[in-house]
Amino acid sequence: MALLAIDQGTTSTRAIVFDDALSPIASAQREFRQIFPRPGWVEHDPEDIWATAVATAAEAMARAGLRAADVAGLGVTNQRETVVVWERATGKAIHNAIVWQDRRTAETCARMKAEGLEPKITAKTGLVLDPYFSATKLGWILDHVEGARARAEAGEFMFGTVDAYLIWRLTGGTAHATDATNAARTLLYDIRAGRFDDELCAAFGAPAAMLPEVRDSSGDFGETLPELFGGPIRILGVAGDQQAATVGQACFRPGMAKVTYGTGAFALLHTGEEPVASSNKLLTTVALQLAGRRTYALEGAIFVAGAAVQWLRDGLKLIREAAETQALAEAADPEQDVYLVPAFVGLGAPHWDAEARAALIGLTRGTGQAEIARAALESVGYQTADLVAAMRADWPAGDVGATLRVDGGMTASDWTLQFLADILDAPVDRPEIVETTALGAAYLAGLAAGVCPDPDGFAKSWRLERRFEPRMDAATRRRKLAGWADAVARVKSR
Ligand SMILES: Nc1ncnc2c1ncn2[C@@H]1O[C@H](COP(=O)(O)OP(=O)(O)O)[C@@H](O)[C@H]1O
Ligand SMILES: O=P(O)(O)OC[C@H](O)CO
Repeated sequence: MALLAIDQGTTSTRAIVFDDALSPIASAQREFRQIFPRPGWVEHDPEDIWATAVATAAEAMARAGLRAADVAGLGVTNQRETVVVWERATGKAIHNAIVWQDRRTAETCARMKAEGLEPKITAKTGLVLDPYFSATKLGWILDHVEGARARAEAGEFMFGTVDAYLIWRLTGGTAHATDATNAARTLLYDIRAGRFDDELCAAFGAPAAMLPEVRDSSGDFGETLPELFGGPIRILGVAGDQQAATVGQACFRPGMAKVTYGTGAFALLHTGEEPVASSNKLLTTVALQLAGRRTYALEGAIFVAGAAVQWLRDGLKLIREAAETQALAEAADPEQDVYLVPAFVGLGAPHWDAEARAALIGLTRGTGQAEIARAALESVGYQTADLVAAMRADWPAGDVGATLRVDGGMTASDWTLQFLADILDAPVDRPEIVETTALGAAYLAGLAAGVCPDPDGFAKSWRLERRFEPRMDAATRRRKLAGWADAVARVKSR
């Protein structure tokens, strides 16, 4: 029996078929349209999300030579926080999806902060009051689509993050459900009580009638319509993409951490059965819910990781391909401390400074392409070091970052991972399977289908491809970190 994962990401949708030993056997990927109606606004057409999900799943199955009956379960994993509102009767969305990157509700968040609402909201949700999360985006749709609020209150419209929207359509409208990891990103969900919270819903104006049911991350989410894949497939796993990657990296025990390096980067540190509150502006979030029991994580998000390399390529035209940064970084002058603070869209954790803008610092007449390329790769290491430092400060008890597991497209860069190990002064582990997000979703489905071992058993199957050991001397590390701290201080808006 095989397992199928749909990974509905921000810029593309992927589907991967795994065999029952969880080795990938076929995949398909489609990019889709990014819609930028105004500066700072980012939307997706829900029909694109839907169409690419179905097309990639069907294509991956065809490549693997599978029929629906050969698939033991489907796992759905998704870009988190992104909001879809659709009509119960037709499944048609009433507005484009508002994407997690969209900043249009910044003023709403600022107003709610000024009203003193943030501490209570953070205490319940583990999140900060930022446009990044779903609740204010939902409010925006209800306030800007004519008549939407009244119809939502009457139960005619439904709300969901991308997982819930896909599940609704895949099941032909029989399941309106999400999992706890996705619910935890809405600002409406009490992470300790494990339910949508009336007070939060009232504060954000979210009608209870439109919310999905919150389920375990591994369990029954209904069956796909038979006509989609030539027969029904059971949906048995659901998790937000960063949590799914944490599963795929088998970070099940307290103190284990992974960072996924794509366009941005997301670090999740497993903290066990108790949520750890952050004093350093990290997020407290649900790592997973299995059999009704939630485990928790501390999370830090960096908005620009691989995107800094894209900027070298598309903005500066300094390289033609991302991989060229390796040779440039190797050729850079070790005597020059050049820093790129890539705050192109502000700074994420632990700064949360939306107004900060990027800077290149420490340029001399001797600075050239090589030093700038190296600064771009190094910025990923420095930003991770800031997150790990915040995690250590938040949770002194957990041996944070003793080793770090990494995945995502940018981990193709050996130079970046060596620098990361150097600057963290800790080993960095790259696994054999770097498609950890899809792997995690497939595993959650396989667990519910009874074809995969329990988490401890699965953890034993995690395979190291390469370990990067720290080699930098302490004095150099200290000097470089101090230079970075100084560079960040110069770009901050306050
Ligand atoms: N060899 C490399 N060196 C440096 N950066 C790389 C390399 N290969 C890919 N990247 C970066 O990784 C990112 C792509 O990773 P991916 O996981 O596909 O991202 P996403 O899922 O966010 O679209 C790009 O931003 C690209 O610039
Ligand atoms: O789609 P990705 O991989 O960029 O991940 C997006 C995150 O889930 C946003 O929180």
